Amino acid sequence: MTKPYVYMTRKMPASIVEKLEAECDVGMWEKEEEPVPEEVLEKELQTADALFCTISDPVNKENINQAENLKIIATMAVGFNNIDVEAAAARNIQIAHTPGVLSETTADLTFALLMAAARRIPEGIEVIKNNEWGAWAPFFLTGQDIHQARLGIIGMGRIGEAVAKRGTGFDMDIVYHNRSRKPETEKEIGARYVELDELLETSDFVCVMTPYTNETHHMMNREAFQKMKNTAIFINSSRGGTVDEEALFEALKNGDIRGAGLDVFENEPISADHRLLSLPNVTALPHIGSASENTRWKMAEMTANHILQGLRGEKPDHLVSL
Ligand SMILES: NC(=O)c1ccc[n+]([C@@H]2O[C@H](COP(=O)([O-])OP(=O)(O)OC[C@H]3O[C@@H](n4cnc5c(N)ncnc54)[C@H](O)[C@@H]3O)[C@@H](O)[C@H]2O)c1
Ligand SMILES: O=C(O)[C@H](O)CO
Repeated sequence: MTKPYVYMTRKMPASIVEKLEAECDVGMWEKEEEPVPEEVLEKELQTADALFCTISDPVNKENINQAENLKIIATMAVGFNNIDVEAAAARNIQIAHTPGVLSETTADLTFALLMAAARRIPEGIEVIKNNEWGAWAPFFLTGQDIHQARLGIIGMGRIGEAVAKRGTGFDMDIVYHNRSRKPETEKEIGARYVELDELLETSDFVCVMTPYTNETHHMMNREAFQKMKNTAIFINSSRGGTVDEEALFEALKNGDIRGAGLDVFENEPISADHRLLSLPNVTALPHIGSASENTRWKMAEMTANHILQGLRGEKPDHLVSL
């Protein structure tokens, strides 16, 4: 009997490939740091039974409609905004993702970003590297306090909660805005539900942790930044598309807000001449929220398991539900 064919859009460690090879024929884009070209993906999808993909692969309606044998798309990520889920559902193609396994790691990075932006750590590093460190000065590189400040989380899901828990360790006052109220979380973390405007107007740190959807597209726009305190810091490690980057640039440049910590951008990778990077009050990272060795291994193994489950006719552990 012929084996099902799995296409992997990125070079993966041998043990992950071998796990799949035990039951499947495997094709793989052999580069780790370069996404598969769209025309290669399109061609592979015409014969693949399963796709192992990442956040940088646009799995769109046209590709899906030509994928005659495709049974499952498994993405090595929790966010699946790169996949046309309606088109897949219309053709009974399953979509699996990796929720939960990366929440704590992503929350660690989000909090690191918050702390780095608040205490101006990248600016301090630059001062030393550039030999600009002079005598101790009373107001040199003064930043914002984290302890006892108000942390406003937009999107109190798995990662939002994990960020909030870290905030409690710093004695922060946690407020959140979410699709629905979460009484259990309120009790456990001591967080308070507020309307979006109150969150924006009163928080010292505003952290976006929603998925990227039509509803959250440019949720952080000019009006939203203008509602924030001019001492507040904006943190985004969700998806770049939740933010109008032009509006963020203006808000930072005009002093409407104090600073920003960003792990994600509307078009990734950004180039060094991106306008936001010209501002000293921007702490920018290259989308490394879930990038601990442990977590990335777990995500890869989980994705391979989802593919095997789907191809065996079993229900994958973590299906995206519409
Ligand atoms: N930077 C990174 O490397 C990285 C890593 C992991 C996840 N992410 C991003 O983080 C997102 C969240 O992941 P998660 O596992 O916490 O997801 P989740 O589904 O557990 O949480 C998302 C929360 O956002 C809320 N939400 C959705 N739309 C909203 C809206 N319009 N207004 C207010 N709240 C809204 C939902 O109710 C939910 O509670 C992912 O979708 C992904 O885009 C980024
Ligand atoms: O959505 C995700 O999982 C991240 O962006 C990558 O880990």
